[in-house]
Amino acid sequence: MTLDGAARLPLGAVLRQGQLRVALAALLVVCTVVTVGAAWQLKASQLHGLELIGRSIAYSTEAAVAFADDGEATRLLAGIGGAERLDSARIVLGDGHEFARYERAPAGTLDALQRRLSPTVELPIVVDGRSAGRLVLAGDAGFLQALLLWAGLGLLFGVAATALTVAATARRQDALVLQPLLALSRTTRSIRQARAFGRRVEPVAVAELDALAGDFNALLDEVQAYEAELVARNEALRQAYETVSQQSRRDALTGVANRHAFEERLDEALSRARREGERVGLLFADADRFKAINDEHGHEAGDAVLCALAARLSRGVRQHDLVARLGGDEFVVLVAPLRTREELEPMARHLEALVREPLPLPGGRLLRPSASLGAAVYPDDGASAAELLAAADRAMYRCKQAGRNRPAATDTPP
Ligand SMILES: Nc1nc2c(ncn2[C@@H]2O[C@H](COP(=O)(O)OP(=O)(O)OP(=O)(O)O)[C@@H](O)[C@H]2O)c(=O)[nH]1
Repeated sequence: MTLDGAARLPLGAVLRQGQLRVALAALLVVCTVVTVGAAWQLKASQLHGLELIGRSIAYSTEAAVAFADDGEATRLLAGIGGAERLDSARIVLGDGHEFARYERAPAGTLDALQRRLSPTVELPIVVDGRSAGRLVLAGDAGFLQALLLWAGLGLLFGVAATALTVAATARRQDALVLQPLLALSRTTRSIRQARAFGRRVEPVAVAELDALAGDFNALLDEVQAYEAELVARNEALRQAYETVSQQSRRDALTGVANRHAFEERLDEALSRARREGERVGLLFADADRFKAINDEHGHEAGDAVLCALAARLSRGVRQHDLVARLGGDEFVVLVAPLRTREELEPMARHLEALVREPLPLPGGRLLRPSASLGAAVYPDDGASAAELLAAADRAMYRCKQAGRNRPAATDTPP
């Protein structure tokens, strides 16, 4: 059976129709059996009564037959037939001649029809010990009319009682079966739409439906637990991603931004500067004679100097500027936005001064680190990130050549 596209039947209607059919079929069977049985029983007792009446008539008309007095015979038939409400009574002689007859006039079409069903008996009329003819009686079938009337009334009352019973049963089924099923359906739909896996179905009175509700709630428990686990896993993954993402943008030794993060921010700053007509400043700082620090004080001391440089540079810039380590002892400071290129020089001097502050080394010795700084400004010294970086690098290199630890220089004089 395929149900694709077919209209779905409401459960309440299906149950009610089923009950109505069963109840009406049972009612029809009961009515038919009772009516047929009663008719058969009534007919049997009427036949018995007819026989008794027949004997009485045969006895009463024996003399009239013996004396061939058909008038007296007819009078007797009419008297007894009328009193006993017979349909007809006839005396037929041995040669087939109808000797006397009584017939009740039919009281309408129904009565005429009923006569076809009237029970009949035949009794011999004996005169002087010899059969002189036969008495044929037809009883009144009016009982059938009464019987059918009662059967009809019984059927009518039966149908009314069935309808009331079915309605009452339907109400009970509605409360016990249909409403819990509808509630289950409503809850399922609302859970699906709102993804509210915390909702639960109420317990119900019918055992099987209650078991279904229990299983459904248990399933929701599992879905809820699974969802919570997924949320927790997602959060852990998000945090891990966040950490990895942060780490991938940080320099592992000094904690400032790495080259990758710096290049991203520089591109963003240049795009914005192109759009808004702003300037971007870049300071390139390279530690002076750092190799000697490593050689004299060890690699660990060199690392400490690099960390101190990163921290001092970070301390010396504005909140929205960016300090990054490009690698080795090379650092850059992205100054964006920059209102005038003149702003760069005091910033560079301030940074140089910070860098030169004495730095205690492990072992108690004091170091005075220094760095050579070169500055470049967009758009004056370069139109792209690479050009700007190269210009700042060149400026830093000139500073180194000028004897290191000298004031910052730019490609183009301010
Ligand atoms: N301790 C330490 N040293 C590093 C690290 N990365 C690079 N270096 C060293 O830093 C030194 C960089 O030296 P250079 O910049 O070439 O030269 P310099 O001695 O600073 O001389 P100038 O720059 O000309 O003043 C090299 O000896 C590298 O081995 C690091 O992460 N830690």
